[in-house]
Amino acid sequence: MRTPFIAGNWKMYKTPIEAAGFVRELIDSLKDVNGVDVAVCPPFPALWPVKEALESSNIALGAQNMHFEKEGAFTGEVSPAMLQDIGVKYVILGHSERRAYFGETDELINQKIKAAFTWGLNPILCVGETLSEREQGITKAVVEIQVRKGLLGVTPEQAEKLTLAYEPVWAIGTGKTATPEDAQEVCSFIRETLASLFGREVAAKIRIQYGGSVKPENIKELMAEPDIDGALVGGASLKVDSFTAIVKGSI
Ligand SMILES: O=C(CO)COP(=O)(O)O
Repeated sequence: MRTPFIAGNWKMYKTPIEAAGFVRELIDSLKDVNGVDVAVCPPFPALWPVKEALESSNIALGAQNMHFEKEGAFTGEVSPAMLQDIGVKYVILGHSERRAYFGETDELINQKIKAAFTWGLNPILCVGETLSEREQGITKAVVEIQVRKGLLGVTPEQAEKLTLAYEPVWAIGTGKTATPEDAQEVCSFIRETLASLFGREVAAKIRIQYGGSVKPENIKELMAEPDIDGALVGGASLKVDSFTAIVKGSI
């Protein structure tokens, strides 16, 4: 079956020096934990020192965004080739903060997804509805469009390397978690959508994370749901104790 997958999205927190010190503590705290894939996704300047600190640990390195071109005159951007060169394994794409604050569209996110596969990076595609979309009863329609447009042109072989993260926007950083039943309903719907795109066998292999105020107190009930395979953790991934408790609670 699917191995649980817990990823920490640090957002714009931790300097490179803080980040390296943090992961050294995290490695120690997680050293006896098996049966779960763990990744940390620091900001770009911290990727290299974190990669060095992670060496010979089983914690993987992820990035939070990237451009889709290999290189070029794109001031301020970071390319998939650069991430690959550092040894990044996962890249978060389409996070709701990128969509809301930086104008990322499904079309742009789709270009990034395809570039990630080209460069051997495993994308974590984030989808999720806003509060007003949930209140209008259009959650599934919104999420279906994000999944279908985000994955346009992706092959079933590539899709096996994909992770989906269902992150209801209203649950991010608010302390309000979706109920396990509500999260399961959308995650199961996402898997149906993936099955219609890539076939049932491939869809059954793709991990779907829940994200939005995940904490040590709610990880177990979320993981008990059949279509929730892990978590994309924001705030609670910034402290060794809470992130460790979430990782341990996921297995
Ligand atoms: O956006 C998130 C992870 O990508 C979730 O953030 P919080 O866990 O802080 O709600």
